[in-house]
Amino acid sequence: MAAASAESMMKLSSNASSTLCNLNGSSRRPLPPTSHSTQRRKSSSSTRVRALSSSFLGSVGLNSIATRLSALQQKQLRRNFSVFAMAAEEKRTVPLYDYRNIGIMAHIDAGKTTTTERILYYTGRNYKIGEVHEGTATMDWMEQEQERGITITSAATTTFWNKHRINIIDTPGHVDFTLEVERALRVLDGAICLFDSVAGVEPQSETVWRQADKYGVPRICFVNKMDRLGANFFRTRDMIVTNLGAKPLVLQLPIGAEDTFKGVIDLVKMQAILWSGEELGAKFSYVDIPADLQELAQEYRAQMIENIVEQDDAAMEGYLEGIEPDEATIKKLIRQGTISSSFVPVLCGSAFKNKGVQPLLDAVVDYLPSPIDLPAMKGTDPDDPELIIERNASDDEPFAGLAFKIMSDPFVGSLTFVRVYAGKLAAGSYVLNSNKGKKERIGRLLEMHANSREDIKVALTGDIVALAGLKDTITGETLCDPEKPIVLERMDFPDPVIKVAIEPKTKADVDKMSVGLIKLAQEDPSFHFSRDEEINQTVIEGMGELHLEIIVDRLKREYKVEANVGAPQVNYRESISKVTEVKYVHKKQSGGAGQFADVTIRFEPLEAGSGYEFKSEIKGGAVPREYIPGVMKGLEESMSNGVLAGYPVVDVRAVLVDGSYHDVDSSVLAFQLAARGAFREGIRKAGPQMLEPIMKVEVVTPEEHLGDVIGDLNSRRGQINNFGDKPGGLKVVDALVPLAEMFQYVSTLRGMTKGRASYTMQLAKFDVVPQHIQNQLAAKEEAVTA
Ligand SMILES: Nc1nc2c(ncn2[C@@H]2O[C@H](COP(=O)(O)OP(=O)(O)OP(=O)(O)O)[C@@H](O)[C@H]2O)c(=O)[nH]1
Repeated sequence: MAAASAESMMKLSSNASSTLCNLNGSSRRPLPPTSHSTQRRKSSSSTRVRALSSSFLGSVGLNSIATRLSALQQKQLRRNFSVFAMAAEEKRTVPLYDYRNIGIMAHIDAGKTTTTERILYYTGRNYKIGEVHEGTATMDWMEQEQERGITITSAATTTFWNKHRINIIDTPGHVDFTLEVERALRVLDGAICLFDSVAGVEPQSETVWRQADKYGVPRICFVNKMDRLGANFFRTRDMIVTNLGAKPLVLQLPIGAEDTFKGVIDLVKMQAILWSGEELGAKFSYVDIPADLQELAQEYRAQMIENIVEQDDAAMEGYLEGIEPDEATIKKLIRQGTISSSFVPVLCGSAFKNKGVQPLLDAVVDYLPSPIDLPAMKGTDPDDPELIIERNASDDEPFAGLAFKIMSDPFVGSLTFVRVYAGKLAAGSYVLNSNKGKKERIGRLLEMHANSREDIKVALTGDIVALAGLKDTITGETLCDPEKPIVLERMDFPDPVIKVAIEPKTKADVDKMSVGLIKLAQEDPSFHFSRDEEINQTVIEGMGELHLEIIVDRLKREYKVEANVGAPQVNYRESISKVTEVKYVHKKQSGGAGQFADVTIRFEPLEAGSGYEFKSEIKGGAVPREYIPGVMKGLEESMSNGVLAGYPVVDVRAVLVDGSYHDVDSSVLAFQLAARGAFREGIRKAGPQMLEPIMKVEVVTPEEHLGDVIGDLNSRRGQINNFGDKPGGLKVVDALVPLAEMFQYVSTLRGMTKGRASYTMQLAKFDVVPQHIQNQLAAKEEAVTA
């Protein structure tokens, strides 16, 4: 690698980028160069088209082809792999029903990392507590995480509580790293949802809550920071109803609040738990409920019982006859209702003041599911994507696991995190990557503890392990027993919404940058990059300014690349507004063999978020089967390069309705070119329009700056949706604002409010760009390609 020439590295980079784009569906449209760029040439459409075509294969609408190919490959491969050493014999020490695979999720700064650090301490994993504000948290091990006090990557760790094995994934709260949350949720069995008791349910909590709903992850809530000024447990409980539409089941009540917060009332045991100090490892004891809280405790206990008896007919009958269930039955019913997501248990405490974490761990064990409490994992047969296969959570089943994260590692190259859903996995064995039809050898198996690790011989069902030495597997792919292949459902990756041009400062940085970008893109499917050789430009794309800032920072620190970075730009999309049908004949007779292809294609607008679909309605061989891949290829190439300003075209179905061919002059290439022509004509007639990302922005500001904040949002094409009050006399403004208007908002807001306001934003939708801005963007595109 080190000896590779700049040219070859760039080729590698370009190819790798295509491959990554292929997986991620990224655009390769060039940006205007950074100020340091010297070359600005007309971008040859062939280079773009080549890259663009690969970017669309497999990512949109062509899954059937991809699956067919991999099925064939797999058959071949299985024939070749006669010996698959699945000699996993290690004995299970913790029964599967004592496993808890959990995540901790919340809005930024709610205290996820602080809580995880306490969990590690109380479970005996750590000898001392690392504090986020001191930059010593175990789980925030990246330099940038420690400097900024935020979590960027999700880290995995394993610990034990009351003989239960708890695998924990700590996830970031910042919306730019939403992919980390998504992939963690995909492999978790349960989650702790943390709230800051002062702020209550914040926007990012709503987002992660919806993500958890999508994957059906049972959860419990922990109302943290009960020691803070303005802490209010009951308001947060109400917000769980109003903002999340969930049914809270209060299991604890706080004793005191703010600086008088002393402990909690356990409504299951009907006892108070008091901590005798705030120090690390403070002792706690069960005592009688204080007299002044008796009545409140009775009221909430009655509510709890009323809710849980709905889980069971016998319990309900008893309850109606005035018999209260005993403690074991109460716990059983809470567990049942939590796992079926009938309600969410709510607990409280202060992680920072070391109060409430031990009962939270008890609740994880008591109420969150083990792998066997959940339905069997579903997947499909690689040879027949229509055929659903199930794998039960059992060591005796054939091995099936999902790769959910790739992390580059200074010692072993790269680590692939895998959740084992069924069977066993042994170090030194071979498994099948059923998405690619490729075998992978398991070099080392590691149990991770944040950034340190322990070698193990065998991973069992329910484990989350890191594998060293995998060559071809990327995030979201299935590893399985080659004799019993299965493809597990993949996870969703968000498409990048912003991009910047990036240019190495020196020639020496060129090679290093290519290597760095490839590795970073392997780790993070929400980060894409592309290279346009014609205009000598690399573009990186991500989920927000912070995301790309961290990428550039990592390039600098981990790959020693100094780079100039251009201004951030929006990743626009193009779509159509009406149905059109076009006939296009590609005919050429120059010298040798002629070219002939005739297609009639109907373009239909699809719902937002549908991507691109292709359908053939050809009857009677008007276009012979062997030429249809040519039509598909021509369309895919074109879809990446819209007719208005060269952005990717989305939410379109192309239907091949008719056509004709010539016995001698027709070919796959001729049909490819005909499809391209039909696309250009068809999309122009189908009311093309540009779409832009619209962000949901929430600003929290002191009242005196409210007018300025609103005026400024209006000037950014913002649409103000709501005003409200926040504790501490603060005002909250909800608005929808185009992302294009939000760059550097952080510094404007800081200046306008003397640093007293804060904001969060997340993608709400894509919407049509106003016509005058579409015209400006189209003019810019013309200038670049002129
Ligand atoms: N007063 C008080 N502060 C807390 C508590 N828990 C966490 N904090 C503080 O809140 C800040 C954020 O805590 P983190 O644990 O980093 O929060 P996080 O949710 O992991 O943050 P991200 O990973 O960046 O999303 C830190 O300064 C913590 O010391 C608590 O119970 N009480």
